[in-house]
Amino acid sequence: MTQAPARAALVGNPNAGKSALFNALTGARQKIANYPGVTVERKAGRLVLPSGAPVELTDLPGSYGLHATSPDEEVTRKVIMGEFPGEPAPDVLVVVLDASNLEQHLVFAQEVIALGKPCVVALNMVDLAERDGLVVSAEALQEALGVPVIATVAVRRRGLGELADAIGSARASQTGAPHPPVPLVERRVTAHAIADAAIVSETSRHRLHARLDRVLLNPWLGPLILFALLFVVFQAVFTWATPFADALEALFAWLIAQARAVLPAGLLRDLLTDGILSGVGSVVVFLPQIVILFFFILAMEASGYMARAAFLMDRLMAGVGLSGRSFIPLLSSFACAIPGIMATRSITDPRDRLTTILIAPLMTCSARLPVYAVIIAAFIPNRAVFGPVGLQGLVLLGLYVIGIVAAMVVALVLRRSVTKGAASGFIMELPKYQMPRLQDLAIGLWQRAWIFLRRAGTIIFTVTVILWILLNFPRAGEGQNQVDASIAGKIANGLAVVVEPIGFNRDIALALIPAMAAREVAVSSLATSYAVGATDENQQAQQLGARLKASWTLPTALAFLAWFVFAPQCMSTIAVTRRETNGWKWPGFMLLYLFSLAYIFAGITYWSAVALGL
Ligand SMILES: Nc1nc2c(ncn2[C@@H]2O[C@H](COP(=O)(O)OP(=O)(O)OP(=O)(O)O)[C@@H](O)[C@H]2O)c(=O)[nH]1
Ligand SMILES: [Mg+2]
Repeated sequence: MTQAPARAALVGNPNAGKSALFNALTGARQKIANYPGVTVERKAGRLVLPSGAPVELTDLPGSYGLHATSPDEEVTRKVIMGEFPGEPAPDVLVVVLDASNLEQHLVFAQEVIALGKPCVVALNMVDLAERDGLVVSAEALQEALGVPVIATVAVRRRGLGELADAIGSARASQTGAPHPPVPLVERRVTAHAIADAAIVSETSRHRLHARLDRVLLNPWLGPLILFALLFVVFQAVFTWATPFADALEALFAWLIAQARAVLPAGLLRDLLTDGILSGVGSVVVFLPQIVILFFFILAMEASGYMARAAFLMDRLMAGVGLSGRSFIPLLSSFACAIPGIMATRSITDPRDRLTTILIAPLMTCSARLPVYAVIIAAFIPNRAVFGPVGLQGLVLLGLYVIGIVAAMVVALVLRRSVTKGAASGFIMELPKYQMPRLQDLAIGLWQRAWIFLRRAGTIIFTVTVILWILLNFPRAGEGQNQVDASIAGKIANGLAVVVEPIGFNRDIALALIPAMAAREVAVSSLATSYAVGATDENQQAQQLGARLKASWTLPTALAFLAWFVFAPQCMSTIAVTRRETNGWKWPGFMLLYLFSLAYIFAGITYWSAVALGL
């Protein structure tokens, strides 16, 4: 009778495919992406062995060694050693190796195996190795390492049954006595010898990829190509999304008209039409734009190009005192600053990490897209600048670039003052190029779309309803505008005094406070307050863009855009910063410096635009 293991953990270098294996074995949906440092926390799931026995499987952050230097590697070490609070040590360690990068991955593998715990090696990515002309012999590897080796292809579910079998019997067949630790240099030499023995044939099909890298990583061509690519992305966000966005807008207009026709006039009908449908609908129409943006981001991640972009940016990052390690967290922040700030756990140097956390909110998160898009669509003419390049896409790209430049300048200043220290060198391991898999793309897009819609249905819905109530009470008297009479209107009048110098009007003042919950709320708040304040049918039927155009000047609109590049209008980002920095000091600092920048830059934008006669 063999004793089945109760817990197993996946360990290995970053980007070996641990999370992909974890997902395939447990049916989970952990994020996987083609660059190192994706997983920064441990995640548990249940694997059912062929015998029917359940095993608790843990996915760990990638690591280069047991002497952890960064917070995420520390998690890995503690779990392996059984030092993680409240979690017994795993019974079996599943060491995941990238077959196409064998020598490098064997360095850490030896260290893990030497612990003497029951081990199984998953020789993953054998498909990539084969594609590159490498044939790796699992038998030879097994011979050299002294533990079972199973060839796998996580993303094609190859070898999973054998791997589960091996995990099931590993505990019984191996008795552990730790070997004395072997110094790193020696492990490197051994890794070279083992890889040499295990690699049966190697032909040079690396050539195409090497040639691709010569172009894409060329110091002059590389950045140009990257910029051109981003250019296409932002054009597409506007042009491709238009028909879908129009359709969604029409759908909401139809729903509002239906509600007006069917329901009896009264507060309840107004809540549904002016509050919920106008507010939430004004944000939901940006779903196509979000999906298109993420299509490109996910495709660039999966193909291995994103890691090249990080490599290209490394010099720039070093110039402002950050390491290339900051690139991935900053990149994630384009989706949302929250995962971005969490991803900083892979940064070794605490000051480096803090700087990255502090500038992460300057990366344009997807919540800003609805705000930018609604203003750009209303105020920036939809005309071609040259060829197919449109002005609207250009302005959008410009806003992203301003955010990045501001982040770099802030990093430079912080690294010389608050987080003083030298930049640490970091060389990123470049993943193999891969064709993005349609299924992965679809799942990724679905997850993104779902996050967006869930926000619309929860935060944005709630804030909109509260705002609608504050806008409707107390009721306006004869000849008085409802917004002027309401509680929200009174609060906004007070705030307007503060923001008038930077060109903001009462509409904006009204939107700023609810938008602290989430940036998109700025859009839904404007939509709701216009719907509530509308004095006749004509105004009620007007789309948000048309209303904005009729009541704001261009300098005001531009100042509003500038404000949103900087303003830290997101409770969750502040909360996650507090958690990751263990206190209120840094989130406080973040709020202060970002609001100051927002105020200053909105003001400069407004007054320059006025001076230019715009
Ligand atoms: N072709 C191929 N690709 C794979 C295989 N396993 C994983 N991948 C891809 O390799 C990349 C990295 O996979 P992850 O599972 O995120 O790697 P990880 O080891 O969890 O990385 P970290 O979380 O950064 O430590 C992803 O793009 C996967 O789709 C495989 O067997 N074959
Ligand atoms: Mg992972």
